[in-house]
Amino acid sequence: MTAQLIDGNALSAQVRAEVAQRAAALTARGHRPGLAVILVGDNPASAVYVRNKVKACADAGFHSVLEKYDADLSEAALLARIDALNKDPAIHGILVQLPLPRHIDDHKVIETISPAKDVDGFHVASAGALMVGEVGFKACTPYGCMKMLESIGLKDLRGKHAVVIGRSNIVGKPMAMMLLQANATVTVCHSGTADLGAFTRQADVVVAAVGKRNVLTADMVKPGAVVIDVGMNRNDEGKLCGDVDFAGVREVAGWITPVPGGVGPMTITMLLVNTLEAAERAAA
Ligand SMILES: NC(=O)C1=CN([C@@H]2O[C@H](COP(=O)(O)OP(=O)(O)OC[C@H]3O[C@@H](n4cnc5c(N)ncnc54)[C@H](OP(=O)(O)O)[C@@H]3O)[C@@H](O)[C@H]2O)C=CC1
Ligand SMILES: Nc1nc(=O)c2c([nH]1)NC[C@@H]1CN(c3ccc(C(=O)N[C@@H](CCC(=O)O)C(=O)O)cc3)C=[N+]21
Repeated sequence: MTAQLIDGNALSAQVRAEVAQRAAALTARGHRPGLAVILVGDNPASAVYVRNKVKACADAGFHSVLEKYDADLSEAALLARIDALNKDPAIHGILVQLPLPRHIDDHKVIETISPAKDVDGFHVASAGALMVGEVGFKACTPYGCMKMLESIGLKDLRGKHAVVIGRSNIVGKPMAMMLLQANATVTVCHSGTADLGAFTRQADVVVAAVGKRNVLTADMVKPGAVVIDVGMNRNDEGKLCGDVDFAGVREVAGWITPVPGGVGPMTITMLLVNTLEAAERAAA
């Protein structure tokens, strides 16, 4: 059996077309959605992602501003910029690209963003809202993974066992909460898990969010399972690859997301969805 692909580019195109329509309607009423992206330093990967985000905004008809700063920008100066953007009525979403230079405390930066403009969903208020089932911005990467599951008919995961590999605040933990909210039985694995395969082999849905190649191999997957690959790594030839041994796992899984063309584009799509919602709320 060869797994079917969950195509993140195709699903993104569909969702982004709807976003563009809603954005046009808001713009016609004088409330064009606006996103501010802040990039500090010269991490080359960050520069690529940030450019993709700004381009996606333009394609959807959003207003967007990209603010680039040298790596030696002071924490105080960054917090002051965020404060100004919090008050700027043309800006509905604020994204500070991570990682930040070491002398800047990411926690402080994220908590300075107004929860109403926290389109990354990283603020403690957004994380708390997800935890207790209240309205708030959902972290874009796990939100995109949930959309991908929905696209193959798995909106409700009642009776399914989902295994998340990774427990970061920006991917693993919110992923587990969203799966739980969708009624899955959820197991979270991490670097302290003794026998990862023993868990993943029981999973109907596996989400790999580790940042290491070949964390999930064919022998660790139940036949027919859904495999979502969040990882972004480079192989020996410098090519982008995920955490999953794609060639092996696709022969066992029922569904699989590719890298590139899977979760990455969906992350940007959900950033647009969140920014549009922020603008719609501000206009209401
Ligand atoms: N496609 C996209 O849009 C995005 C992709 N990414 C990618 O996803 C990956 C994960 O990102 P992020 O969550 O930020 O990364 P972190 O490094 O913050 O977290 C990695 C997690 O993996 C766990 N881990 C490490 N080694 C193992 C192992 N051998 N077995 C099981 N678990 C392990 C860690 O455990 P512990 O907690 O014990 O240290 C940790 O919880 C990266 O490749 C990143 O580039 C991230 C964001 C968006
Ligand atoms: N504040 C903040 N918010 C983030 O959402 C955030 C962040 N910081 N820091 C880094 C991670 C990573 N991330 C990606 C987004 C899109 C792709 C993406 O579009 N990937 C394409 C390929 C891109 C390429 O060719 O390199 C794909 O998978 O097809 C990848 C990774 C968002 N992140």
